[in-house]
Amino acid sequence: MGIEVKGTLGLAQLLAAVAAALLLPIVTRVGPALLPPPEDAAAGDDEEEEEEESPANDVTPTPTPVTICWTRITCSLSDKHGHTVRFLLANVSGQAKPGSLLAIMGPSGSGKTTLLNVLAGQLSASPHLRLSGHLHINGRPVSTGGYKIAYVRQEDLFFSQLTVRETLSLASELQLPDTFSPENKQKYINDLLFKLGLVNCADSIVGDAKVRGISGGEKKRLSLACELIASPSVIFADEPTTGLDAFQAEKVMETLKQLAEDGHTVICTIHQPRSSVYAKFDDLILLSEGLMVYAGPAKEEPLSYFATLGYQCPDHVNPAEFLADLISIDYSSTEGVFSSRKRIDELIEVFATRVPINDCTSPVMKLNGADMGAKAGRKSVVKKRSGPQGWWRQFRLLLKRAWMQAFRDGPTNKVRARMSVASAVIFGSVFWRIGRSQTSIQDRMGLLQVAAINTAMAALTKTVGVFPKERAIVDRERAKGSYQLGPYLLSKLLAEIPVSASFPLLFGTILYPMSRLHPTITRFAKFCGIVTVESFAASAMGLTVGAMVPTTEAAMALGPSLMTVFIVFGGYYVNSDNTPVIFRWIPRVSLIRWAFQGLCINEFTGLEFEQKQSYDIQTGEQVLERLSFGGSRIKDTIVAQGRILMFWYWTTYLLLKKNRPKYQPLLLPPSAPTESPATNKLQEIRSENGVVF
Ligand SMILES: Nc1ncnc2c1ncn2[C@@H]1O[C@H](COP(=O)(O)OP(=O)(O)OP(=O)(O)O)[C@@H](O)[C@H]1O
Repeated sequence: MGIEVKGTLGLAQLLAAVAAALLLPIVTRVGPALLPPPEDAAAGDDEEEEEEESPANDVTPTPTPVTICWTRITCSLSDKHGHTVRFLLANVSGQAKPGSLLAIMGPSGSGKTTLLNVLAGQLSASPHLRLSGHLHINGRPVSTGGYKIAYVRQEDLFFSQLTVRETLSLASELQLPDTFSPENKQKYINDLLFKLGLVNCADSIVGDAKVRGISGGEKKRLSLACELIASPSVIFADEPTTGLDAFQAEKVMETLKQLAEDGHTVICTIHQPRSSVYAKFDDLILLSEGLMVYAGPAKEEPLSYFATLGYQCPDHVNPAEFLADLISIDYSSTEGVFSSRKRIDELIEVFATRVPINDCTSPVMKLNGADMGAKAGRKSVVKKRSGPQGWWRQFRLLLKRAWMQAFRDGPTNKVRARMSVASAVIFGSVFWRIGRSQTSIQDRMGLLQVAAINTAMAALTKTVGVFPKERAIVDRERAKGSYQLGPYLLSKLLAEIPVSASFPLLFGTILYPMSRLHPTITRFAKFCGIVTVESFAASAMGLTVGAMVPTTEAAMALGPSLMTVFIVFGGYYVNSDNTPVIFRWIPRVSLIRWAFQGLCINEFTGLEFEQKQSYDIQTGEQVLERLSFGGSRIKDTIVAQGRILMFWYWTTYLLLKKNRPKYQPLLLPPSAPTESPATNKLQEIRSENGVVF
């Protein structure tokens, strides 16, 4: 795979250099090693050596029963002086059992997602957060999750051009151990497609905002399927029905219920489900402003419980709606706020005084995990790295995926092709058939600068528009230990070469003859080669920008601003000899400058101009001298661009490596539990002046 631009200087050498740079770590064993994530590393040698039960011979394995029990989970937010300003969760306790579906309900901002993240060991670390409490798995303490989980997040992220089956196949190749035979993998995928109701859309592409693909509900079930590949014991789903219509929401919840019946421990957050969805819950936790209003069996029990407190659910009312209204603050009027807050405070206090804190280490809790309890507690500290073991195997799989994504993305490629043709025609018309007069010198320089800017901007904006989203997928996959960064970045670079090279080539092929630049085939080929390499360097810079900032919007703002600096020092506006000393380094790292310099050398060398006055410029070499480009070669400019490309790739690599998600550690609670912790906490918080709660 690669491009062939005959006569293009050093392109093959450049690519070889990039490949060598990315491969170097394997050869020298420095850089991206197959290290397990920090929590794995902390797991200790015993657990490290112990393999999670492999589903290699059992195509649809039964999950290891896992009971999660948590007590006194408190998460507080502090200001920059370290003073607690808010409690996101206060003394929350509960348990989730294998074979049951636990729903965490509550109004918006009540702490549902925070609790789910804490239980999954995936609460994003922040210096302003403090997290404490006890979390036990089958009676054994776990500080930061560590058990084998699936986490289905609110946002479904996929490579849009892959079909459902391809997405699952690649996920299985990346996650399942090599001991799994291809036939078993195929059967495993087919079983998952069937189990999650994805058979009918198995060969449809996932799609995105540009190309319609599968429905929202199907995407959610595909997310679940991808998570289920590793055969997790616990499934967390954050608002799995949000954004779905009633039918799709029902189907997703049916799937979760089925998974619970299959022996998984399923925990989901949900806003206000319809009654048929509510009927599927086995257990329920009601949260209001981070405090527990109810925790226990679902269905009729919560209604009976609140009826004893004087809050009767009217006939023919959706129980979920009744409960949601009961624990929500009514902001419609001042009296409404006062009375609803009073009601919720009472409910919190009553629940805290009536219900004892569960003992997570009790023998009963251990028994919930059946015979395998203790074993699962130990074995559940899993080796996340169960994916393909070989670097080359990862590279091959990722190359295939990157190629399918780049090659099949018809709408994006069409837009890029149209933009290349349109800009080439516009610039070709403006600079139509440049002659050899003295004034043509300025035109040539202007055209070459415009060509360099246009090529770089097109590549940069395309990359920054796409990469932040792809990075989110890659972060998730890497968090599961599916692959390393080296094969990912190299596969991306190689897979995108043919598609990305075609646009600058198209641009050059139209512009060059229209403007009648130096009319030889070799010069034309070199022109195309220079802009193509520049396009790769600009894409690499786009990757760095995308890896640096959290969103596409931020990348879109930062990328072009950064490029503007490189344009100013691109060799046309400021002569490098006149650049102030403190800015001298900028032209050296400006890909626009090197592209412009290369294009100028290619164009002006050997060119003669019409001379009317004795002081007129006679040769192209004189022009190059005036631009301070005299004496340098095209080869040097290509090497410089290659170095810039490598620099941006390495920076991207380091940024992605450094920016892997960090999770908040779970600390032990400050003191022994009191009789009614939530009440105490509530009073403590209410009595603190200025504390928002
Ligand atoms: N890292 C954080 N820093 C500051 N505030 C936070 C942080 N994480 C959560 N919060 C705040 O904690 C509260 C609870 O957030 P959470 O996302 O858990 O609520 P939720 O019940 O899931 O809401 P929704 O249903 O709207 O998603 C919110 O007010 C949120 O702004």
